[in-house]
This record gives sequence, C-alpha cells and structure tokens, in this order.
Amino acid sequence: MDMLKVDGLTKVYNGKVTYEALSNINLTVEKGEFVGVMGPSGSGKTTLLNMVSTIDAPTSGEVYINGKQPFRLNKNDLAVFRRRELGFVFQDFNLLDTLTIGENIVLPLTLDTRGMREMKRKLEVVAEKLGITDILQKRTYEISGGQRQRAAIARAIIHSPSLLLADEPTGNLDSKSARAVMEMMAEINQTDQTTTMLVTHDALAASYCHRVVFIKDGELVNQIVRGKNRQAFFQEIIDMLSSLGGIAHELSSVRVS
Ligand SMILES: Nc1ncnc2c1ncn2[C@@H]1O[C@H](COP(=O)(O)OP(=O)(O)OP(=O)(O)O)[C@@H](O)[C@H]1O
Repeated sequence: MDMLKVDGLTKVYNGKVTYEALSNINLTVEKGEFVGVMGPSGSGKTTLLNMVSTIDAPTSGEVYINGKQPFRLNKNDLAVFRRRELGFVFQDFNLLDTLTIGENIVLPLTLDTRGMREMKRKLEVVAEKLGITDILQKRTYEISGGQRQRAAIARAIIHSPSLLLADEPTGNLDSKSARAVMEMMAEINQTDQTTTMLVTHDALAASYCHRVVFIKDGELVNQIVRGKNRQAFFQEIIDMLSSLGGIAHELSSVRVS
C-alpha cells in the first residue's frame, strides 16, 4: 500500500525572479518504508519536504498521504490532518523550554483533547521505546542533544502518525548521538512499521534508510536501494553524492561510517 504518493509535483517560487525549485517530481513511498532524500545544497530537498508536510502548497501536481489529498482540505481539516497523520522531527529539536520533557512529548495528544490516562499510558510506552523514561521530569536545558532529539522523536510518534517526516535530525548532534538517534529511528520504523521520510546531508544517517532518492536542480535524478550491508550502502551513497557534484559541500558533513 502507498502511504505517500507525490504525483507530478512542481513548485515555482514567484519572487523578483521566478524560480522553478521542483520540476515534475514523482515519488511513491510504501507503508513501512524508510526513505531518505539527499542532494546538493539548493537542489530542492526542503521544498519537497515542505510540500509533503503540507507547510507549503505545490504550484501543480498532487500529494496523497494515506490515500488522502491534504491540499484539497479546508484550513481546519488540514490542521487536524497534519496533527493526526503526520509526525515531525527537526534539526533543532523544537522542544518548549517551559515544559518538562514529558509534557513536550504528550503535547500532540493534549491538542486532540485525549484523556489523562490514555496520555500517561502512551507516554510510558513511547518513553520506554526511546530510552528516556528517567528524564521525563527534566527540562530541555538539563539534558543532552541526543536526549533532546530522542524526546522530539517520542513527541513525533506518540500519536502513531501515518508518516514520520525528519528534516536533518542528526544535524546538531555529535557522531555518537547521531548514530544512536538513527538506530532508534530505524528500530521504530521496523517494529511499528512507521513510514518515514528523512531529508539529510548526512550519509551515515541516510545509510539507515531502505532507499535513498537523490534530487538535483529540482529533479529526481537517481535512487539506490539498500542491500543487507549498511556499510556498503554508506559507500554507495558517498559515491552517488560525489557523482552529483556536491562533493566539496556535502562531504564536509559526512561522518565516518
Ligand atoms: N521562498 C523561496 N523563494 C524563492 N526561492 C526559494 C525559496 N525557498 C527556496 N528557494 C530556492 O529554491 C531552491 C531549492 O531550495 P531548497 O531549500 O528546497 O534546497 P535544499 O536542497 O533544501 O537546500 P539545502 O540543502 O541547502 O537546505 C534554491 O535555489 C532556493 O534558493
């Protein structure tokens, strides 16, 4: 079953100069798949993520998520759709300093006015899964970057979204924390069948995906599928990035496999 389908997606920015950031993108992500999106700086990755996450509307083309067309919904229904069907993980965590970690994690449920008992049960399950049970009473400034990102992932999955979207989730982490975060994302994907789309410059992070698609100049130019060996996949990703010509910039952020 397709969880995400992007059909003929084009995005034109109309500023002083008109710029076509995405040209006729076609992409299908099946339920339970973990797909990475990579490409040189300015290639259109964020633009694609913004369309899939319904933050910005395409100029033409369609986005289907779990069989629904979010851009056909009215404003209120779109807000509910986003809250129920999507989970977001960002580079800078986006946790609220004024709340405890536990309160941050249950926030998506409180917006949907769920009962206290249900929220507590879901919090326990998700915190256990992410290994953060002992920091739920703490504030963001009392925990490490890796713990913050794990809390952010817990918040993103507590409502069992149809699609988990991650934008450079390892961008602010040291290599050990990045690896731990990616191992958890891969485990969640595997055990819960959470369909995941990851935008990243980090070849190590991308090597945890089942498949990586590459964008250049607003077009999907290639994709590679992981075999059994993650190390080999990592090398294939590096080779593809260098063949796309982004080497100087891209490889500056590559971690050792
Ligand atoms: N709001 C906007 N108005 C005009 N042009 C834009 C806008 N947002 C992005 N662009 C342009 O669209 C192109 C794609 O940008 P986008 O941010 O999607 O690239 P990216 O692949 O995510 O880059 P990076 O890896 O550096 O984050 C770039 O040339 C960018 O300058």
